[in-house]
Amino acid sequence: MTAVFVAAIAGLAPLDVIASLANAGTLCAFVAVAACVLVLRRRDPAARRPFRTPLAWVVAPLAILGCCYLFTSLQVVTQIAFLDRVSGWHIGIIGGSGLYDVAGIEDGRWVEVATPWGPPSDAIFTGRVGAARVSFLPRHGRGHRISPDALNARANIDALKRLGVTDVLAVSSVGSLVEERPPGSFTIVDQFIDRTKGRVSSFFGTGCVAHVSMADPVCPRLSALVADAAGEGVDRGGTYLAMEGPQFSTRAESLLYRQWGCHVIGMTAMPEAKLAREAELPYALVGMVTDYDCWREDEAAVDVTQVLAQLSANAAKARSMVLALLRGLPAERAASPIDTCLDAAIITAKGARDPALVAKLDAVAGRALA
Ligand SMILES: CSC[C@H]1O[C@H](OP(=O)(O)O)[C@H](O)[C@@H]1O
Ligand SMILES: Nc1ncnc2[nH]cnc12
Repeated sequence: MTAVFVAAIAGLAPLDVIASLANAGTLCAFVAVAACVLVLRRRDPAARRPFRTPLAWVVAPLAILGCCYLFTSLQVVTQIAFLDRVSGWHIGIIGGSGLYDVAGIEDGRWVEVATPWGPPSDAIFTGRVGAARVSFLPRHGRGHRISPDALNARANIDALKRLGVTDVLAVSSVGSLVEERPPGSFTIVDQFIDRTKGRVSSFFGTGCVAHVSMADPVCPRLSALVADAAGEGVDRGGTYLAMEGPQFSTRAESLLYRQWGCHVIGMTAMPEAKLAREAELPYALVGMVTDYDCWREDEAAVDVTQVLAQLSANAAKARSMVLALLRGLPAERAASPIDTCLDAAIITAKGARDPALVAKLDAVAGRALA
């Protein structure tokens, strides 16, 4: 039984993951052995001892301390994977303008995660709510340091995946393009039109080409769960126009997006949603409406003061929504088709792949490239 279990892990998991988990396991085994030496000295002082252990009361505690120290020097990602009691859910939350922290996370701590794509926007606050693990990343960094056009979305998604996140809930401030979605309302986005320019929008490229489907760009399961958690004032479904920014739109653009049938507008969900799909992460987006952009005749156009005035009310509602979502998750996470979407997307033959790019893809596509 053990052999079958170990063979299955060895055959399916990436080598570096196995190596680091083996390190963690070995250190724990050493701690157990050292503790047992002391327990046996107490319980059975007369036992026959074919191996000599000089100065056991010094050596064993030192061994325990040394192994604990070595454990803390393993990558945080490894420690979390090893110690986790899992329900299967690990929700990554990307907090947009106004949402720089979330409430109610137990055993939380900020961890720095390095990625092959550069640094993410900030450290990630990781902890748990009940049986679910949760990791929170402020999209623009704490203090809102990073402009939407300069976000390193690849690093942000990679870092969440590297930490073991299974599903991503993104929260964004948006302008409304329709009368019926006033400031204060939330839209559970289900479609996008991408008008961003020149942003790096794929983990893949020459040396390892992949074409994931974006026909249905959000995860219906997570979107439904978050819509239920949000309560009143929620519109289920809506098209998000992703603009380049950082300037707001012209009136002509705003009117054009209305004609295109868009419901809300923002500057950050693309390429984030595309990258989440490439990393096989089910993604849902809640747009918190702060303003009516600039399409309404005889009304002042959106500005940051107006957005900020609405933000704190929206953020309080978003915090309750996130907590309700985490507390209401089904006990076990059933597999999603998005978990394995790269199986039908990678086109470059094994022998033709660029090893350097494949190495960079270890976290986001390690499963599919193994
Ligand atoms: C502060 S208004 C413009 C700013 O707010 C939105 O950010 P996020 O999507 O991260 O909430 C919008 O996309 C712009 O970046
Ligand atoms: N009107 C707007 N346009 C783009 N991004 C926004 N974020 C909040 N309001 C916005």
